[in-house]
Amino acid sequence: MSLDTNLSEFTAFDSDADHPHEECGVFGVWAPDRDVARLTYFGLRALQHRGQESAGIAVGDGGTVMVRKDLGLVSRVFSNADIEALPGQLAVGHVRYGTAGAKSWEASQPHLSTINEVIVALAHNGTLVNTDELRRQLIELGVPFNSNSDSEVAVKLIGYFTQETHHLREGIRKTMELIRGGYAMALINENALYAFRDPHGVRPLVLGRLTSDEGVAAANAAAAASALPSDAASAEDLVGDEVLASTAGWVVASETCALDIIGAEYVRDIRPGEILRISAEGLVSEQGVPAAEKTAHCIFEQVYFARPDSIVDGKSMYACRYDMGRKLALECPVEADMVIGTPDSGLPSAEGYAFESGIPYGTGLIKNRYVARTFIEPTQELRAMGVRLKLNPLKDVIEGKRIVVVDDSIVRGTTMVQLVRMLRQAGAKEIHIRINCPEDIWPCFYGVDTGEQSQLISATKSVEEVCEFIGADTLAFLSVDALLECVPKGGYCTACFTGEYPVAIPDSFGRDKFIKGYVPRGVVRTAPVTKDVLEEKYHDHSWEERNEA
Ligand SMILES: O=P(O)(O)OC[C@H]1O[C@H](OP(=O)(O)OP(=O)(O)O)[C@H](O)[C@@H]1O
Ligand SMILES: NC(=O)CC[C@H](N)C(=O)O
Ligand code: SF4
Ligand SMILES: [Mg+2]
Repeated sequence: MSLDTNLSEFTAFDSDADHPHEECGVFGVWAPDRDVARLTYFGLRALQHRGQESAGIAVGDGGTVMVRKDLGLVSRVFSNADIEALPGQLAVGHVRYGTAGAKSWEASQPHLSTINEVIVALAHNGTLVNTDELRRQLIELGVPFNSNSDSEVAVKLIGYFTQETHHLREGIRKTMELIRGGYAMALINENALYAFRDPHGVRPLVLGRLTSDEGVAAANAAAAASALPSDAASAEDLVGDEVLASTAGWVVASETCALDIIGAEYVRDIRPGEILRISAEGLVSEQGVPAAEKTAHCIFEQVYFARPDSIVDGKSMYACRYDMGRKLALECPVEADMVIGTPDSGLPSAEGYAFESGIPYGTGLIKNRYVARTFIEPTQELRAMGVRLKLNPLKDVIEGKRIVVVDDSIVRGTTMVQLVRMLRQAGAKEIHIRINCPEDIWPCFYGVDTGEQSQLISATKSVEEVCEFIGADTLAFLSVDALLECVPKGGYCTACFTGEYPVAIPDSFGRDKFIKGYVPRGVVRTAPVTKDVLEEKYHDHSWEERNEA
């Protein structure tokens, strides 16, 4: 490439990048005495790795809801003046990498819905698999749409049902009964924050608590007098007067790293199917829809998406990845002189591999810290430069050595093809690739844009063929069983490795995404959403009647 290449091309984000697209990051805060827009800004900075396409913050100030959002990174979208122009008592924020709908301002989040007097703003992580017919029916009922995003269908449904029942919680519940797929959502109106999660808990969402110094002192004194439970694990355990006295606010976020950055303490996860309401009246939890028999948390969070310092069930992502590396060394050993990791996500597992194998760990690749995670160039020529732009081998460390290179995943193979070539040029004697997850064979429908099945390199090539394609000496992947042993106990979605989809995907949604002849489990030929389903749901008050009785 010549030096006079238009450098402005380097600043573009490619929507059809060869890497797995990230998910989205969701943040919500209710804290009447704090600068909620600023807290949200910092929460979103901590979640930036989950989406770099657009960023947005909506605040509620007791009277109305205001939104500011734009395409680009959080730091580019918001200036100090923008944050100061968003006063309020509560807020939701979002960083997006779109999985449904265009990469446009209109599809960026939070999505606002204004139907009559109901104004709500929604932040969504996940993908809904059945929104086409629901959108059509809403349009027929006169509800306007600004984008083709699945998330906008959800917020418009919530607005539509809320204006009838005058209960936002009811609008959310009716919507949860209709939508299918993966969703972790945070929503505000002018005075309450809601957080809710799909019945399988596919996408993550945690609850945290902000404390005030004066409140903590008062709570400590009260606790000494009244045996306050110190190991309270659930929000319900945390509504005692003493605890409320020390609570300056509540926070919900996709990952615990967003709680850490604003000094909030982790309380618990939002439960599958739960709706949490946070307002001046306190914190109220109810089961919006029944939880699925088996939870199906996305295991790719542990493999790649979540930040290493985020914690699930007491175990950091770093520790999970380290253990994956150790298992990998046991399952796929090889004789070598040095283990190196692929920055960033491959580093913890490389450390684990080195520890377990006894092969020295080394730094063989330097990452340009100014290149974002999925910063891929828009043209083929620039795309070929993508990995080089981001990673550079340390020739004096690599030269003449037999190297084990550990990375978290191979999706389309772009990274590995270029990396192996770079390492050969740097003089590596042997290159052994070890991947700390199984072969990625099936597309994701629940919030990760891995593309169609035909784009996944392992869908059409055996391990040996992939090895030859990337030019390595050997290649091996971690098994599904070993992977499951490295993460906290629980139910996981492993569909991208196994083809066992926990949430049924309507045939109309999945049909074109599979290679002919591949038969995934969990794809169903569902009856389309009935013509009058919205009307029926609109007039169905059986739940209120049951609960009033
Ligand atoms: O096979 P591919 O299509 O190339 O995708 C897989 C690669 O993409 C991700 O890295 P990414 O650069 O997105 O993020 P990271 O810096 O967190 O590793 C992942 O860690 C793999 O390295
Ligand atoms: N990655 C995500 O979670 C995307 C959320 C939503 N489906 C959108 O496309 O905006
Ligand atoms: S298919 Fe894969 S990426 Fe998608 S939710 Fe399941 S485990 Fe996560
Ligand atoms: Mg990587």
